[in-house]
Amino acid sequence: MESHVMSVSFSSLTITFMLIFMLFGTSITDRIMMALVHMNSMWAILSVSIVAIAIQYWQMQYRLMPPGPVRWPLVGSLLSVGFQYRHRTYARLANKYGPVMHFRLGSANVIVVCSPEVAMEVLKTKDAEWSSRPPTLSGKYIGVDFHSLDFAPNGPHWRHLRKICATHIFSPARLRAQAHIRREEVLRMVDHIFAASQRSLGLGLGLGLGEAIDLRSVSYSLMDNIISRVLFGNKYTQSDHPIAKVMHSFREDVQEAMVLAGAFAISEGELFPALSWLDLQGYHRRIKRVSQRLERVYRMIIEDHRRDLEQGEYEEEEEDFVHVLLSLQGEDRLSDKSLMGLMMDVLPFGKDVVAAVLEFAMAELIQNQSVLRKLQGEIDRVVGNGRLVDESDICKIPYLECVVKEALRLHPPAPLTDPHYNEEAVDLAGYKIPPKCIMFINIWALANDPKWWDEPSEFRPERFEAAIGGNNDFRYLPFSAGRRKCPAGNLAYATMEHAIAVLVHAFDWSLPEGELSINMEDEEFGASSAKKYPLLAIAKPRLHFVPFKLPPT
Ligand code: HEM
Repeated sequence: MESHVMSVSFSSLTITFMLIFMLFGTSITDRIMMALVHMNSMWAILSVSIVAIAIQYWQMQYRLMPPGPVRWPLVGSLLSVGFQYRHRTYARLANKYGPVMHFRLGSANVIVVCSPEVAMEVLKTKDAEWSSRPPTLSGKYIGVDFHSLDFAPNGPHWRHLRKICATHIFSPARLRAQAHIRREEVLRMVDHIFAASQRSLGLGLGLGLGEAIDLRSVSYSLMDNIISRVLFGNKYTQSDHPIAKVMHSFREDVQEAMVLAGAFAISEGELFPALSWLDLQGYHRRIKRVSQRLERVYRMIIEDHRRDLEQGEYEEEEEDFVHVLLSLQGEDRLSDKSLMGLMMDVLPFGKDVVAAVLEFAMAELIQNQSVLRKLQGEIDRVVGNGRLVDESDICKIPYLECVVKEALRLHPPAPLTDPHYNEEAVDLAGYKIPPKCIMFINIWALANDPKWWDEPSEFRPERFEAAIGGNNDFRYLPFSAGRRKCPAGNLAYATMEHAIAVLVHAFDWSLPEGELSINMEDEEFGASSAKKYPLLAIAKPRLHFVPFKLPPT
């Protein structure tokens, strides 16, 4: 114990000198050294000791917390973590500090978990203690004053929204009722790719290659169309509708909101509350302005749907989420703020997250042609080549599920869970965690650790032919687990599986001439972690299908 205290004092003294050196440069350090050497400045010794004791005290308050990199006064562990690729940085630091780590990010205590056992403790055994959300600026502005499901703290409001989502929004019956929307939009996507490939082949450049298809824009428009139709129907695509006129800028605002919410899961104002009034990066100002613009359009959509309901102006099969939510009665009834919050949950998060996985999955299939061929063979066996694969065929193609699961393992669009939060003190893995800590489970690290996965960096869907990811398997959590688990897993799987099946059934895919490989490592962050560079690929039709005749949107 004594030697521990001595070593803490020694390291505090060293840290103090380093701090003084960093803050004031060599001249003051020299002067202090001179003063110490000549023993004629007791003040220097006294002040250095006071700072050393203060730092020692600062470090001692964390003695029962999990280990982590040095927490410097003011900046805490920020220098070791940074803002980019945090899931990878945390995974690397776990090799040094262990699977449960504590970081001081400004004034916030952040705990990061990289072990399946402790993830289970957080998301299962102590799920109730950890199922709140921190009071962040994104929750206030993007989360419509904490009314959205994603940002709502644990409590009656959040429980109410979860129930509404389970019974009315993401229920199996609702999923079936919207199958025609997904089918039509997937066909529209194939139609678009088919036309593009014919057009470029028709140009007769003599290369036998079609023009490169931008699979990023294909995936994002597919998801944009599906999620918009599911959420508020398709009448806002008609250019004479007043809401159609603001849709373009609305989409840009949604995108900006996601960047603001995602880029700093905890913004600088939250890291250093004392400095928040300065708003050095303009974050507060931007997030406030964008949320006001979004709210204005959400209100227009709600009013328009209210009019539809009053005038009975929609067909039952065109009933969208906003109609459903506005029709709720009795204790299920929602305020306009909650409705706006739910729109915010579904629109940007829903479309970006699924589109990001689609793009990564196609990139892996193009890079791993043997897997692509195997999947095409499985689909041909069930469907043949006279028609396109349909959502109802998917349960007969188990290898497709393995492909999607493997893409989610290598490229989880949410590599860290959303921030969990404990209102009360809680014990975790033998450590004492004080109240109001932010908790992230490192989903990416759990799914990519060689301790639990054979050659984790390989894209090998066959590993999912064995049972992985059951209720007690906390190595694989792309949708997280427990009370805060993603409520839209069924919708996400149905959409991803159908889209991938159709893309590989209808086309052969290869890289554009001269490109040898795809950069999978570089990612960018918004609502989700996505491929940094858009995926360009050549599509060659492989079926004898009749081009589709779809109604114009
Ligand atoms: C591949 C697709 C998706 C993946 C991998 C995914 C993953 C996740 C993850 C990891 C969380 C955080 C859970 C936690 O904090 O512990 C989450 C939460 C959430 N997701 Fe998803 N998600 C996907 C698609 C969707 C879609 C399509 C929607 C909506 C249409 C959606 C809506 C939500 C909502 C509302 C929450 C917050 C739940 C709550 O706080 O109670 N997600 N998702």
